[in-house]
Amino acid sequence: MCIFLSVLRLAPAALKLELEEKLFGQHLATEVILKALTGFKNNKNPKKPLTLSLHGWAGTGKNFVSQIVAEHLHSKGLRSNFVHLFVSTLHFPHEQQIKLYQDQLQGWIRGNVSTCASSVFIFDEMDKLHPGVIDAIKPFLDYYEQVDGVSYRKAIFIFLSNAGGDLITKIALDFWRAGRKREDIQLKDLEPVLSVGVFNNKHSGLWHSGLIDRNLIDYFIPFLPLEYRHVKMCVRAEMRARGSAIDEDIVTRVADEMTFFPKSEKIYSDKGCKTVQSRLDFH
Ligand SMILES: Nc1ncnc2c1ncn2[C@@H]1O[C@H](COP(=O)(O)OP(=O)(O)OP(=O)(O)O)[C@@H](O)[C@H]1O
Repeated sequence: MCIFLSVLRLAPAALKLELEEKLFGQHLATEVILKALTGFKNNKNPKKPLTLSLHGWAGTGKNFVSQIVAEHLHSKGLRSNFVHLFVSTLHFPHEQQIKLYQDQLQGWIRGNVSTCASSVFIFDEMDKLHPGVIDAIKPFLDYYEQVDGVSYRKAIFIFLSNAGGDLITKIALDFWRAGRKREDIQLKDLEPVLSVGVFNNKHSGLWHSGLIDRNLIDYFIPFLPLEYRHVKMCVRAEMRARGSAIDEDIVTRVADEMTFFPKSEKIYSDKGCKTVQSRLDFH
């Protein structure tokens, strides 16, 4: 039932349209997510589950995109029984209980994939996850036909992390300082730096987990830091979502209240679009 639904549901053109309309300033993430999901969906016989690792500064759209993707795979999105969100600090808070978390996670994933092969698992705050927890799911992400009678090959795993955000920002800033357009940043400028940077980062959640050196992550997806103009776009989107008329004075006031870095140039919003909604309440 859920496989049938998910195959029917992923309409690449609709996903493309929604990402292009709603996700601001993330040309690379849009491109890679579309490519990854379309390729996976068109493959009748995937050799492993799809694993996406989303990286970037706070408030740049990682959770937002995961939500959109989830809705395109299972109609109820995050509320679907086939979409599961884990938040490190909420679900795996205590370092002493790693063994317990590993057992629970394995049982949970096994149970859910047995019920629905195309289950979606989202792990938020990977950079706050104790190294080792993710080891528990490594066998599920590998190229096995089955693990204990269950095939994981149609499942999708999405990891969200701030790890690598500094490397992405550095490259974006280099482009900006060289007078080059943000849209000219290509995946090849970022992907290698990112996979090595994340691999060597003790706090990435993937550190020494074997997921990277065994090539179990299919796509590293960079989220660029958001600029003033993107923050303004977020304010307008939020106004539209609230059914309000767009008031450019308020848009500017909200954007002006955000703080931008680096200190010298003040180009990127340090919270991305994250606090836009709450700030708008005051206007
Ligand atoms: N690139 C973007 N385009 C449109 N809206 C965005 C974008 N980035 C963030 N937003 C808005 O800001 C809110 C917060 O962003 P989101 O939770 O996706 O950030 P995040 O990258 O997951 O941050 P964190 O790393 O802190 O968890 C979103 O719900 C969305 O409304």
